[in-house]
Amino acid sequence: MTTLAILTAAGSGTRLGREIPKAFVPVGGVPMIALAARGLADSGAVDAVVVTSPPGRAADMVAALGALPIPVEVVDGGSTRQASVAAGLRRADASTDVVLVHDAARPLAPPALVARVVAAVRSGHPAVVPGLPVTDTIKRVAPDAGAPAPPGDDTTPVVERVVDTLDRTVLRAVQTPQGFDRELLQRAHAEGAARAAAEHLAATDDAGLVEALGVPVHLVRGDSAALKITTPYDLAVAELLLEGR
Ligand SMILES: Nc1ccn([C@@H]2O[C@H](COP(=O)(O)OP(=O)(O)OP(=O)(O)O)[C@@H](O)[C@H]2O)c(=O)n1
Ligand SMILES: C[C@](O)(CO)[C@H](O)COP(=O)(O)O
Repeated sequence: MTTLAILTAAGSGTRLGREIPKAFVPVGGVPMIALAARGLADSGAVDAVVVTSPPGRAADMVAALGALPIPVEVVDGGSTRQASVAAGLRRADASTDVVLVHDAARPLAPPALVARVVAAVRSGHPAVVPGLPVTDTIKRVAPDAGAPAPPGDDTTPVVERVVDTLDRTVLRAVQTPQGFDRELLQRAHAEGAARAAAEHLAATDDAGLVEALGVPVHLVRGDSAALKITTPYDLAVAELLLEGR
């Protein structure tokens, strides 16, 4: 039985603000997608990768990926991250028992983290996420608050009413790769797709779809190097991390 990794790379990277899709943006001179795929391959725990690409950009994605020691397939992604994962999941067959879902936006996720998640699934946990303790105080704002100003926009006078302070000792910042029993993830996506269509609300991570089934999700120690490159600041941090390797 094999481990298939779905590498989500079909996003546009709006918050990063580049002219090209985020997966093609270089970090330390290497396309983000290539770094992410290498981290999966170097773990020794992944047998094949399916990359979700911006529609129509498969050739560019193959070129950006470069040569890898494990089989890689590129498929068109969807309009949401959830839809993209579903597209990748359709490539998983009965020979796959474990599926990882990993963001190309987390290109520096260490191979040891990938192996840790796979090992936890193979030890009997059907759904596993990596997470880190929260170091900021987290507050909930009033639901009627407007969307926060975009990063770098200091002109919009955004004042949101705080409702309460969450106990951060029981909070975790969850990352990827997330690991799952294949059949469980397929069931979670099948049921989640109907809900997303009805509520126009896609899940922000795959573990959320599994939680909606009432199936326990387990957390393993994450890694700060698995930061998600969302904004230009994150990209600058990632460049520095890569220099320090
Ligand atoms: N329709 C989508 C949207 C996102 N992703 C992928 O999901 C990961 C996490 O999404 P995010 O960091 O939000 O990427 P973008 O959606 O590209 O960023 P933005 O929201 O700023 O546009 C990324 O690797 C992205 O390529 C995807 O495969 N398909
Ligand atoms: C899946 C994820 O990386 C877990 O933290 C995160 O939810 C992705 O969020 P994004 O807004 O799609 O980048």
